[in-house]
Amino acid sequence: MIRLSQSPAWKALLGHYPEMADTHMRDLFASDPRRFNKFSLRVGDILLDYSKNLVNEETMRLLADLARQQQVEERRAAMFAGEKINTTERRAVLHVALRNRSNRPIYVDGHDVMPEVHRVLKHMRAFVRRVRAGEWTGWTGRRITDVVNIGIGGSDLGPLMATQALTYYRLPNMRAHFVSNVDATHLVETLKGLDPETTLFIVASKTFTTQETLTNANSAKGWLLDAAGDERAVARHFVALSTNAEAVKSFGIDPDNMFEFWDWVGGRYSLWSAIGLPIALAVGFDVFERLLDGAHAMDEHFRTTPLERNMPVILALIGVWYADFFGAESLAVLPYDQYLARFPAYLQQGDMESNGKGVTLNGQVVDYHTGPIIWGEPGTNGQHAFYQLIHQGTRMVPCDFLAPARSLNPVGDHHEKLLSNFFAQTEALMKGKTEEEALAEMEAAGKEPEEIERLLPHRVFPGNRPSNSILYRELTPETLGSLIALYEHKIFIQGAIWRINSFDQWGVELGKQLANAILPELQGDESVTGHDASTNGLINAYKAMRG
Ligand SMILES: O=P(O)(O)OC[C@H]1O[C@](O)(CO)[C@@H](O)[C@@H]1O
Repeated sequence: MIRLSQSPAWKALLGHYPEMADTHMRDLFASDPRRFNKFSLRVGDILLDYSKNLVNEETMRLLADLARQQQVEERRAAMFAGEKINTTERRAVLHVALRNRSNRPIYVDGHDVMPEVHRVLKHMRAFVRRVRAGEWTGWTGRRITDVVNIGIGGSDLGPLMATQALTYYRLPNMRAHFVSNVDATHLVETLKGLDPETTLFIVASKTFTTQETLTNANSAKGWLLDAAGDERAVARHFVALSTNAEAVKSFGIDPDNMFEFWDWVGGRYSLWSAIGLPIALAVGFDVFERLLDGAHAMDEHFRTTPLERNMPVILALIGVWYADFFGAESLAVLPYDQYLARFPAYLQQGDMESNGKGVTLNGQVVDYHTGPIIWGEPGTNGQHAFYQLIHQGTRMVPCDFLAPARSLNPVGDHHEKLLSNFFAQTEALMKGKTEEEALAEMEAAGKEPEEIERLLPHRVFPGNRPSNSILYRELTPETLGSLIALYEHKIFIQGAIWRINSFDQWGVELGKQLANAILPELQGDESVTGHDASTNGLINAYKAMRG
């Protein structure tokens, strides 16, 4: 197979790049009054404006050619058809089945998975109802007031982000907590103030072998048993979300209290599965289903819409354009929505664990860049922290700005102020401020020539800095579901273009392996000599310092 970097569509983009690298977006807007109409699209309540990018119609056509050349339509069809597109692990990739709200069957190995999906959803619904109604009680008969999800990575970030994003929809009398880090501080500080009699632990782990999660779960069990003094209490206070029934059983959790999912659900794509149980406990099952509905709506858009009008595909193509042709290293995700404060952190795993790969599906080392570094904070906080670099630094930092048209908390003019910043930032990044404009401004303000000379270069903004704006009507559960699915599919399309496997994560293994080897070496006071000089030195210094 011809290398991507040698392929006709790639070369065509390379040929087109100098023209766009030499273009200022100001001129693109000046020369085309219809630019916004041409480069924006709407799916349900979500509007994507991608006009503030270094693209013209030719760019988008060439990028769509690249997508077709890379057979993204066939890859998309293969995913929905349950083919084992996660080739290294020989697994199907079917998070779309978890939120398939149609009657369409979805097959893996000739077997329709939808009845199992519905069975687990029913199990979850019944459990949520019992807990919320106070029918499921702790060992002393008191109702559950606090749920502690113990999980890490995909078994933490998705449910945590979504539970936080849906705070407005939370039902009373139930607090949700999330413990992930193996640093005992996380567990200890979370348990302070909680009552073992009214606390339910959800042990969330796809594999049920993850060191951090099992360590935290065992310590939580110890905390419970210190209070209850009776092993039988565990059954009332621990449930598991996993694919590994055997390991759940050997931990001491009753298989009846295990909510199952399947190997075709990737950890970072799992919040729609049983892993969503803490979300459902916090907001109720109806709201959880609305989240699934929203994701399904985006799935249908993604599955059925031609590439040129397909929102996840467009986001993906623009990302490839910057990563591979402009050399952009990162993508800043900037939600002007406090409810989405953890969205960038969630996408760090979603994107970087998926597309942080350096070999193709065939095992060939790539000679182009793959997934970007994802980072970000909610606006307007970011503005007062790192936007300086985005506006005037030496790097190109493509940005995704997200904001709701309507606030769920309409207080005074907060929302207008928030959104004026949202609009202003993308405008400022695109237009910048020329030397002439800065000069005219300073002269109009009556500045002395000395001051003008001293400050003028500092007051110039190059502009031409790209951004996408994603404006949605209001943060409903459906919209949240659609937004998450939008990014999931974007990541998938980018992986398809780069010919990498977006659904494995071998890169996390080496660190785990070495930590397992080092753990026993931390016992005792003898010097360690088996590593490189730095690692030996650090371990021995640690032994000396800990006393
Ligand atoms: O749900 P598990 O099996 O505990 O895994 C947790 C996380 O660990 C990883 O395997 C590696 O970090 C992630 O892919 C996953 O989300």
